[in-house]
Amino acid sequence: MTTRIRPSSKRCAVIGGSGFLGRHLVENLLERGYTVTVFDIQRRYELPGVVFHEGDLCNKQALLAVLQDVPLVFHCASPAPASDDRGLFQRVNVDGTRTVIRVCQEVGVQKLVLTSSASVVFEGTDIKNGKEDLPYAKKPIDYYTETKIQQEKLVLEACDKDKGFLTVAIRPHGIFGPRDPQLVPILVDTARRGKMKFIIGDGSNLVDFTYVENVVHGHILAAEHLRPGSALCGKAYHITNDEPVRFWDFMSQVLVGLGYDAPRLHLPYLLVYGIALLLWLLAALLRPLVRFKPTFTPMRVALAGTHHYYSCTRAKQDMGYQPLVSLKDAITRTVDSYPHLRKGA
Ligand SMILES: NC(=O)C1=CN([C@@H]2O[C@H](COP(=O)(O)OP(=O)(O)OC[C@H]3O[C@@H](n4cnc5c(N)ncnc54)[C@H](O)[C@@H]3O)[C@@H](O)[C@H]2O)C=CC1
Ligand SMILES: CC(C)CCC[C@@H](C)[C@H]1CC[C@H]2C3=C(CC[C@]12C)[C@@]1(C)CCC(=O)C[C@@H]1CC3
Repeated sequence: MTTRIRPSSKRCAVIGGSGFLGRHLVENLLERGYTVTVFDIQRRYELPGVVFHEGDLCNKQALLAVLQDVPLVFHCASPAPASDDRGLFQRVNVDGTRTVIRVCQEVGVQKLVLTSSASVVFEGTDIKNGKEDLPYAKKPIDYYTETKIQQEKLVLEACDKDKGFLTVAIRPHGIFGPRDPQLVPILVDTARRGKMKFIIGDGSNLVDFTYVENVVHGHILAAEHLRPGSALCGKAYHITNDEPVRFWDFMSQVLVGLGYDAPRLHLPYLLVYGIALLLWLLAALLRPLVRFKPTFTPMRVALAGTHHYYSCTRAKQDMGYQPLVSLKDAITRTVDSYPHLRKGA
């Protein structure tokens, strides 16, 4: 059993705290006795004990005002991967993260915990039990991933024990749970449009889907174990449910739980990937004239048809991480949290 390390001060800021993961993180931090400040471009909720600041993390002055006297900062802001907007990803994930680091250093923040992504090593081909020492993707599957790589490098390289500025990156994968705006809503929308009939590939590919509370737990453990002498400084950590599951079994369980049919017919992976690539190119070419967003993007097809699961052994060893909620319970809780997405609702 690992001893729980109490931070000297329980004040923290969550950049991106209005988002799906951010809000779960804020709620959990409050339960654990932290005082929380949220910085986000939008305010989506009110919570007693939380101070909100609406602002863009690219705005140095706005950040300077908010991060004064804050010893611990969680940075979990990012544009949504589906936006596929190269300029926006560069501005927020790379330039904005540089600003976050500079401000943290200027005002004397002691710890910065970044939400990175396990996808920083994913190139669209199989990853089985991937460890953190896998090289960054040389050909990232999209702009989002490209900028998440640069963001992670910036944060980890900024770690400086001598100056008392400690950084760590958490790499979750396939986060799901109540209020997730991506996975379940996109899945249900695809099913409602009658497009969820096919399994891409043979359906045996194993993937990590990670319950949001486990991801939050990993973030807080990392913050609490990040100390000048600890192994965590300047390192990345996979946080998963530690229960790789067949991609299509997971999708089917969610769909059936919500009253929809599970996909049954198989389509060859390369065929679907080729079509998705063509549609993506067409959408990019026609963008000045018409805007259409294909459901099956090359990125989604790659994620749906390959193995991509990761080892969280390093997190277990260095911070005593263990998932708190099993995949079975997590799916039940998630399905129950979306009554409005049930078939016929
Ligand atoms: N959802 C997933 O499956 C995974 C997510 N991640 C990472 O987790 C983090 C959180 O993701 P989610 O909660 O799913 O996304 P989300 O879209 O729900 O939350 C992101 C938040 O960042 C805020 N934000 C965006 N641009 C901003 C800016 N310029 N200034 C201030 N705030 C800004 C948004 O308003 C939003 O509230 C992101 O860094 C994402 O890359 C990593 C792996 C998997
Ligand atoms: C239409 C169907 C074939 C697929 C529907 C589900 C997908 C929307 C999701 C399945 C895997 C998810 C995933 C992410 C977003 C939502 C999915 C594509 C991420 C790209 C989110 C950001 C990350 O950092 C990595 C995630 C990997 C898994």
